Amino acid sequence: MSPIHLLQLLIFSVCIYSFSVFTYLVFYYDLISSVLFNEVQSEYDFIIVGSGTAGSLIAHRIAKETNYTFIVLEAGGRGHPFHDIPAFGPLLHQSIFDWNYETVPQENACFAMEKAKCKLTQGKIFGGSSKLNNMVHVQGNISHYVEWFHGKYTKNYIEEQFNYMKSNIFHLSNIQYESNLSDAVLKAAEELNFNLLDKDFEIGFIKSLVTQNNGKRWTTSYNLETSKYVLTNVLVEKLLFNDSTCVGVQIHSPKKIKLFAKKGVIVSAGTFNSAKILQLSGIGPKTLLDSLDITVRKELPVGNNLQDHIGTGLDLVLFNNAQSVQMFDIMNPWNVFQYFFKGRGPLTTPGCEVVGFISTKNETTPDLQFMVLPVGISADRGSYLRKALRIKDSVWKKYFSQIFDKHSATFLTLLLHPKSKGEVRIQSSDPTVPPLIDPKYLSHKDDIRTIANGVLMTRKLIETESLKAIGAHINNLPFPGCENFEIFSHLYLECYIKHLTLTSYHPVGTCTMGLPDSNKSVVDTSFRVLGIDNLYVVDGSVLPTLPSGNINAAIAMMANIFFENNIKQRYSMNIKISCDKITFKELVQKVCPVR
Ligand SMILES: Cc1cc2nc3c(=O)[nH]c(=O)nc-3n(C[C@H](O)[C@H](O)[C@H](O)COP(=O)(O)OP(=O)(O)OC[C@H]3O[C@@H](n4cnc5c(N)ncnc54)[C@H](O)[C@@H]3O)c2cc1C
Repeated sequence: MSPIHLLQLLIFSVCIYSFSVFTYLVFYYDLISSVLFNEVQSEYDFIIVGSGTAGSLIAHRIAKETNYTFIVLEAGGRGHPFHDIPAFGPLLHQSIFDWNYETVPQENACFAMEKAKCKLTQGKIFGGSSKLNNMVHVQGNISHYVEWFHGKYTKNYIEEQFNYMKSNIFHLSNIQYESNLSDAVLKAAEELNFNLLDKDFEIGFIKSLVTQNNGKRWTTSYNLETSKYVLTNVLVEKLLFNDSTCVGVQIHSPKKIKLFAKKGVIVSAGTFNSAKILQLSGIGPKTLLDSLDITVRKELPVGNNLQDHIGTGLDLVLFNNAQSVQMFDIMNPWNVFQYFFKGRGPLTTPGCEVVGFISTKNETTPDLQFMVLPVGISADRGSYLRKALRIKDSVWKKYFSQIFDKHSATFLTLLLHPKSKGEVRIQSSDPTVPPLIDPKYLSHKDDIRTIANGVLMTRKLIETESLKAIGAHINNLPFPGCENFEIFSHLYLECYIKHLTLTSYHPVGTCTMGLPDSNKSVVDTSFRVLGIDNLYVVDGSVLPTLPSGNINAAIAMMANIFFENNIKQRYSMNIKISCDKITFKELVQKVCPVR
């Protein structure tokens, strides 16, 4: 490493270290205050486990539109407003606000990572994974939603719900800061005859729409009054039952207590942890539960059908000049001023500036998504991002550190509808032990073929006049481990994808929604866990398949549909019944509609 790169590494490392110390201080302050000041009732109408995208949305609507009592139990801490600066998002990966999960060693993937394990970042913080995500908002193809509910809701109904969420829940905005690359990529796409889109699920390219409010990260948790409804740093161990009815939850820490729910427990702990909580509670595959001496309450395929959007493409594109934010731009006082006072500038960057959807089979629906980021992981000289992905030393030295003299960009090629499916299994009845996560990435050959076609499409994009004009060229350095293959041949691409396998952190499917008589279903199309009363799962885990794009909007949509049809409807019915015996006081308090 040259002296200048060494100096850069030193400066970046000091900054990142300082941020980590700050993060720890915030965490411990919050932990101590929550242990000292958290007040709990022993019984509520509803208990919501997890304050992520789904849990917070449901909680917000219950608080705003009903008189039901409820509590949200969140294993992570509250974080700090500095953690909401979009450009700092990646710094929370691998922090105390990340569950720090990883895959088991993969047979066909993740070879460039230590022990062939890919990192599986998931938020352990009030707001869940959306506090760590890239904020890209993609609605995806509505027909998937109709399929998930087996036709129970029409396309029109889903569209109405999205419109409702756009007007009443989401804060969406165009990106507030973009590099030269954005326009060049759109022009390149046009050169290749792709459409420029104004909707996100057709074939073509579009600048990212992001979940930001005035340049700041926005998540569904911002709608919720935290101090009143959320207990942070509370790890739910398992569910409590009376025969086949779920009656509450057992909390493991900060102290062992039981909380009860009269009307229902809503598990919104995310794709890995919802499966874990159900399995710890005796709902899951019998052989697994028997092997851990957990009494089987209901045999269901909990933990199966794990799917994820994976792909490749880190630092695949190089430039002689910087296209975008440099690490030092983040510290520039003018940029800090712009962020805090105008909600603009490099600190608002979500990373991904352009998304593209293509079909490798010439169909009208996409099978691949591109996410274009104007920086690569070599930009921080190995001080952080490399560690967050656990890239092996040898790979770093032979590949990423060889391009320090250039400026890299990332054209992530992501498989939208993988055929490979994996599983999540608890390995102990101790709730503090992480589950074994085996996504079986690339176990289906078709998945490799589709991603390889995407990499070839990236090469075509880079060869367009528009991208050549800004100095883009493909990184032709053979990837370590694949040197024996002719570069960009099919064998080379297969090797490259198996080595540099990247997840976009979109796991779904472990508590699959489906028809009650299917042996694949865990919840029915009303989100009820099959065979158990008063227990619902609502989060990414219920999605039976992946949507055609980033999944946060789809998860929010599921939560919205759950609220509308399970809670709001029930509440309206109760109000109607009680309003038949209306009192003057209720009329004054507007509990009942005026007749
Ligand atoms: C790094 C990253 C980048 C991403 N980028 C994008 C993007 O750009 N666009 C997009 O659309 N999607 C993106 N996603 C995906 C999206 O953000 C998530 O899929 C979504 O937020 C998941 O919502 P959820 O409600 O299912 O779970 P989560 O948001 O993960 O919420 C689960 C919550 O439950 C809590 N919990 C878990 N177990 C327990 C327990 N035992 N007791 C108490 N609490 C518990 C967790 O701490 C967490 O807060 C990204 C995800 C990640 C991780």
